[in-house]
Amino acid sequence: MKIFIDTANIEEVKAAYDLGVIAGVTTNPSLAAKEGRAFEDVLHDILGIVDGPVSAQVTDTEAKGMIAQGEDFAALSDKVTVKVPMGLEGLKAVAHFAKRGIKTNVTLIFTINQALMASRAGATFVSPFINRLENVNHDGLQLIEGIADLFTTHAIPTEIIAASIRTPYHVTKAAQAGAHIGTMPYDVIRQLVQHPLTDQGVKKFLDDWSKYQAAVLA
Ligand SMILES: O=C[C@H](O)COP(=O)(O)O
Repeated sequence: MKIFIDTANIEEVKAAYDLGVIAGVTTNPSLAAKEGRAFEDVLHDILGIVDGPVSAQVTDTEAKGMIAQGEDFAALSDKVTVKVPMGLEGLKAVAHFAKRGIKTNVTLIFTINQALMASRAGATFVSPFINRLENVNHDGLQLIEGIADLFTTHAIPTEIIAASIRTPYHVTKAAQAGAHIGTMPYDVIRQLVQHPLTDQGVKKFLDDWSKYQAAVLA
Protein backbone atom coordinates (compact mmCIF):
# COMPACT_ATOMS: atom_id res chain seq x y z
CA MET A 1 0.00 0.00 0.00
CA LYS A 2 1.31 3.44 -0.93
CA ILE A 3 1.20 6.29 1.59
CA PHE A 4 -0.43 9.63 0.75
CA ILE A 5 -0.67 12.56 3.13
CA ASP A 6 -4.14 14.03 3.72
CA THR A 7 -3.49 17.72 4.28
CA ALA A 8 -3.41 21.13 2.62
CA ASN A 9 -0.68 22.33 4.98
CA ILE A 10 2.53 22.96 3.08
CA GLU A 11 4.79 22.46 6.12
CA GLU A 12 3.24 19.04 6.77
CA VAL A 13 3.63 18.10 3.10
CA LYS A 14 7.31 19.09 3.22
CA ALA A 15 7.95 17.27 6.51
CA ALA A 16 6.29 14.08 5.30
CA TYR A 17 7.89 14.25 1.85
CA ASP A 18 11.36 14.54 3.43
CA LEU A 19 10.80 11.08 4.98
CA GLY A 20 10.85 9.59 1.48
CA VAL A 21 7.61 7.65 1.98
CA ILE A 22 5.00 9.93 0.42
CA ALA A 23 3.63 8.99 -3.00
CA GLY A 24 0.89 11.64 -3.22
CA VAL A 25 -1.32 14.20 -1.48
CA THR A 26 -5.05 14.45 -0.95
CA THR A 27 -6.84 17.63 0.04
CA ASN A 28 -10.46 18.55 0.60
CA PRO A 29 -12.34 21.85 1.11
CA SER A 30 -12.26 21.50 4.93
CA LEU A 31 -8.49 21.01 4.94
CA ALA A 32 -8.01 23.85 2.44
CA ALA A 33 -10.17 26.22 4.50
CA LYS A 34 -7.87 25.74 7.53
CA GLU A 35 -4.97 27.25 5.58
CA GLY A 36 -6.58 30.70 5.25
CA ARG A 37 -5.18 31.47 1.78
CA ALA A 38 -6.26 31.00 -1.83
CA PHE A 39 -6.58 27.29 -2.63
CA GLU A 40 -4.89 27.82 -6.03
CA ASP A 41 -1.78 29.09 -4.17
CA VAL A 42 -1.85 26.12 -1.78
CA LEU A 43 -2.19 23.73 -4.72
CA HIS A 44 0.63 25.43 -6.60
CA ASP A 45 2.95 25.06 -3.58
CA ILE A 46 2.06 21.39 -3.05
CA LEU A 47 2.60 20.61 -6.74
CA GLY A 48 6.06 22.12 -6.42
CA ILE A 49 7.03 19.56 -3.76
CA VAL A 50 5.33 16.28 -4.64
CA ASP A 51 6.04 13.96 -7.58
CA GLY A 52 2.84 11.91 -7.39
CA PRO A 53 -0.88 12.58 -7.68
CA VAL A 54 -2.32 15.59 -5.83
CA SER A 55 -6.08 15.53 -5.30
CA ALA A 56 -7.89 18.87 -5.62
CA GLN A 57 -11.60 18.73 -4.81
CA VAL A 58 -14.31 20.52 -6.78
CA THR A 59 -16.91 22.46 -4.79
CA ASP A 60 -19.60 23.00 -7.40
CA THR A 61 -22.68 20.79 -6.95
CA GLU A 62 -23.56 20.34 -10.63
CA ALA A 63 -21.62 18.42 -13.25
CA LYS A 64 -21.15 21.47 -15.47
CA GLY A 65 -19.53 23.49 -12.70
CA MET A 66 -17.48 20.51 -11.47
CA ILE A 67 -16.15 20.06 -14.99
CA ALA A 68 -15.18 23.74 -15.29
CA GLN A 69 -13.43 23.72 -11.88
CA GLY A 70 -11.74 20.38 -12.51
CA GLU A 71 -10.44 21.45 -15.90
CA ASP A 72 -8.90 24.55 -14.31
CA PHE A 73 -7.18 22.38 -11.68
CA ALA A 74 -6.02 19.86 -14.27
CA ALA A 75 -4.53 22.62 -16.45
CA LEU A 76 -2.04 23.34 -13.63
CA SER A 77 -0.23 20.01 -13.88
CA ASP A 78 -0.71 16.43 -15.01
CA LYS A 79 -0.09 15.51 -11.36
CA VAL A 80 -3.51 16.97 -10.49
CA THR A 81 -6.25 14.46 -9.71
CA VAL A 82 -9.70 16.01 -9.72
CA LYS A 83 -11.51 14.96 -6.56
CA VAL A 84 -15.26 14.65 -7.09
CA PRO A 85 -17.91 13.87 -4.46
CA MET A 86 -19.95 10.69 -5.06
CA GLY A 87 -23.37 11.34 -6.59
CA LEU A 88 -25.22 11.53 -9.91
CA GLU A 89 -23.69 14.88 -10.85
CA GLY A 90 -20.28 13.69 -9.69
CA LEU A 91 -20.44 10.61 -11.89
CA LYS A 92 -21.29 12.71 -14.97
CA ALA A 93 -18.24 14.85 -14.28
CA VAL A 94 -16.04 11.76 -13.75
CA ALA A 95 -17.20 10.29 -17.07
CA HIS A 96 -16.27 13.56 -18.78
CA PHE A 97 -12.81 13.67 -17.17
CA ALA A 98 -12.18 9.99 -17.99
CA LYS A 99 -12.84 10.65 -21.70
CA ARG A 100 -10.33 13.51 -21.59
CA GLY A 101 -7.65 11.47 -19.78
CA ILE A 102 -7.90 13.55 -16.59
CA LYS A 103 -7.38 11.55 -13.39
CA THR A 104 -10.23 11.52 -10.83
CA ASN A 105 -10.68 10.54 -7.20
CA VAL A 106 -14.30 9.89 -6.22
CA THR A 107 -14.64 10.82 -2.57
CA LEU A 108 -17.21 10.15 0.17
CA ILE A 109 -17.56 6.45 -0.67
CA PHE A 110 -19.51 4.56 1.99
CA THR A 111 -20.80 1.49 0.11
CA ILE A 112 -19.50 -1.13 -2.31
CA ASN A 113 -22.14 -0.05 -4.84
CA GLN A 114 -20.86 3.53 -4.76
CA ALA A 115 -17.35 2.25 -5.46
CA LEU A 116 -18.66 0.09 -8.32
CA MET A 117 -20.53 3.03 -9.87
CA ALA A 118 -17.52 5.34 -9.57
CA SER A 119 -15.24 2.77 -11.16
CA ARG A 120 -17.63 2.18 -14.05
CA ALA A 121 -17.81 5.93 -14.70
CA GLY A 122 -14.03 5.77 -15.17
CA ALA A 123 -12.66 6.91 -11.80
CA THR A 124 -8.92 6.56 -11.37
CA PHE A 125 -9.33 6.30 -7.59
CA VAL A 126 -12.17 5.78 -5.10
CA SER A 127 -11.92 7.01 -1.51
CA PRO A 128 -13.86 4.94 1.04
CA PHE A 129 -13.92 6.67 4.46
CA ILE A 130 -12.98 4.45 7.40
CA ASN A 131 -13.36 6.64 10.48
CA ARG A 132 -16.56 8.36 9.40
CA LEU A 133 -18.20 4.94 8.92
CA GLU A 134 -16.98 3.76 12.32
CA ASN A 135 -18.52 6.90 13.82
CA VAL A 136 -21.95 5.63 12.72
CA ASN A 137 -21.26 2.09 13.95
CA HIS A 138 -20.28 0.50 10.62
CA ASP A 139 -17.12 -1.38 9.78
CA GLY A 140 -15.00 0.86 7.54
CA LEU A 141 -12.27 -1.75 7.17
CA GLN A 142 -14.80 -4.35 5.99
CA LEU A 143 -15.85 -1.84 3.32
CA ILE A 144 -12.25 -1.59 2.08
CA GLU A 145 -12.01 -5.39 1.96
CA GLY A 146 -15.33 -5.65 0.08
CA ILE A 147 -14.31 -3.10 -2.55
CA ALA A 148 -10.90 -4.72 -2.98
CA ASP A 149 -12.53 -8.15 -3.50
CA LEU A 150 -14.99 -6.72 -6.02
CA PHE A 151 -12.30 -4.91 -8.01
CA THR A 152 -10.16 -8.05 -8.08
CA THR A 153 -13.04 -10.33 -9.08
CA HIS A 154 -14.03 -8.07 -11.97
CA ALA A 155 -10.52 -6.89 -12.91
CA ILE A 156 -11.48 -3.26 -12.30
CA PRO A 157 -8.39 -1.04 -12.57
CA THR A 158 -9.64 1.75 -10.25
CA GLU A 159 -7.36 2.11 -7.23
CA ILE A 160 -8.66 2.23 -3.67
CA ILE A 161 -7.52 5.10 -1.46
CA ALA A 162 -8.36 4.23 2.16
CA ALA A 163 -9.36 7.64 3.54
CA SER A 164 -10.55 9.07 6.86
CA ILE A 165 -7.73 7.24 8.62
CA ARG A 166 -7.20 8.14 12.27
CA THR A 167 -4.94 5.47 13.73
CA PRO A 168 -1.96 3.23 12.89
CA TYR A 169 -4.36 0.28 13.28
CA HIS A 170 -6.45 1.67 10.40
CA VAL A 171 -3.28 1.80 8.27
CA THR A 172 -2.26 -1.81 8.94
CA LYS A 173 -5.76 -3.16 8.45
CA ALA A 174 -6.45 -1.11 5.30
CA ALA A 175 -3.20 -2.40 3.77
CA GLN A 176 -4.09 -5.99 4.69
CA ALA A 177 -7.62 -5.52 3.32
CA GLY A 178 -6.21 -4.62 -0.11
CA ALA A 179 -6.24 -0.81 -0.30
CA HIS A 180 -3.74 0.35 -2.92
CA ILE A 181 -3.17 3.63 -1.07
CA GLY A 182 -3.80 4.96 2.42
CA THR A 183 -4.17 8.71 2.86
CA MET A 184 -3.65 9.99 6.38
CA PRO A 185 -2.86 13.07 8.46
CA TYR A 186 0.77 13.87 9.26
CA ASP A 187 0.22 12.89 12.90
CA VAL A 188 -0.69 9.33 11.88
CA ILE A 189 2.36 9.13 9.59
CA ARG A 190 4.51 10.16 12.58
CA GLN A 191 2.91 7.49 14.79
CA LEU A 192 3.65 4.77 12.19
CA VAL A 193 7.35 5.24 12.92
CA GLN A 194 7.15 5.13 16.70
CA HIS A 195 7.31 2.36 19.29
CA PRO A 196 8.22 2.69 22.99
CA LEU A 197 10.61 -0.30 22.73
CA THR A 198 12.45 1.47 19.90
CA ASP A 199 12.85 4.56 22.10
CA GLN A 200 13.97 2.44 25.06
CA GLY A 201 16.37 0.53 22.82
CA VAL A 202 17.98 3.70 21.46
CA LYS A 203 18.34 5.06 25.00
CA LYS A 204 20.00 1.84 26.22
CA PHE A 205 22.42 1.73 23.29
CA LEU A 206 23.46 5.33 23.96
CA ASP A 207 23.75 4.78 27.73
CA ASP A 208 25.92 1.68 27.23
CA TRP A 209 28.05 3.53 24.69
CA SER A 210 28.61 6.45 27.10
CA LYS A 211 29.59 4.04 29.93
CA TYR A 212 32.01 2.20 27.65
CA GLN A 213 33.59 5.43 26.42
CA ALA A 214 33.92 6.76 30.00
CA ALA A 215 35.62 3.48 31.03
CA VAL A 216 37.99 3.44 28.03
CA LEU A 217 38.91 7.12 28.38
CA ALA A 218 39.34 6.90 32.19
O1 LIG B 1 -11.09 13.80 2.27
C1 LIG B 1 -10.58 12.78 2.76
C2 LIG B 1 -10.35 12.60 4.18
O2 LIG B 1 -9.66 11.44 4.48
C3 LIG B 1 -11.53 12.98 5.00
O3 LIG B 1 -11.79 12.24 6.12
P1 LIG B 1 -11.82 12.83 7.58
O4 LIG B 1 -12.25 14.28 7.52
O5 LIG B 1 -12.77 11.97 8.31
O6 LIG B 1 -10.40 12.71 8.06
